[in-house]
Amino acid sequence: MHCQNSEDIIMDGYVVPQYGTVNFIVGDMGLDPKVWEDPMSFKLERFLSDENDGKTFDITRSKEIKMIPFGAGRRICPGHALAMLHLEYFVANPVWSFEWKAVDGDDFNMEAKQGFVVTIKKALQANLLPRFWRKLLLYILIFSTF
Ligand code: HEM
Repeated sequence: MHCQNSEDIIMDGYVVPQYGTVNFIVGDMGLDPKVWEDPMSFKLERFLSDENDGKTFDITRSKEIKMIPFGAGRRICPGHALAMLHLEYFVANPVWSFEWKAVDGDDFNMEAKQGFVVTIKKALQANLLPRFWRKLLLYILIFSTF
């Protein structure tokens, strides 16, 4: 993402001239320990907003600029609502439909491989068990006992 300023400014000791472009990496902001506690831990609850008893999350960050996968302000991604639906139906649902277990002996490693896009260095080997079949097996087991 990038932003442009309407006048000369000094940012963190650097002069940014008027209409200069500042590029910043949102991914790095997500790993900043000054912003996020224990940034490398998988803690989904960190994204919950304080509003509504901490039961919602604010993806557009209208109050503070902290988690901004779609940018913020007037140049925010206009497709963010559509993107969220896609993510729910084509990423979250398929992931959630399976129980994931690392293959025995596979050490889970989050080390990153740099490239045009950042990928995982060592592919995760996982066994997937459809949650639906687990439930079905459970029902068969329960009803077969009667
Ligand atoms: C997971 C999916 C997506 C992500 C993470 C994403 C993220 C972003 C980000 C970070 C920006 C830059 C915002 C800024 O400069 O402040 C952007 C801009 C934009 N996005 Fe997306 N986007 C996604 C999906 C989509 C979709 C589905 C559409 C259209 C259907 C879309 C259309 C656009 C357009 C037109 C802009 C330029 C807006 C402008 O410069 O005024 N994006 N997006």
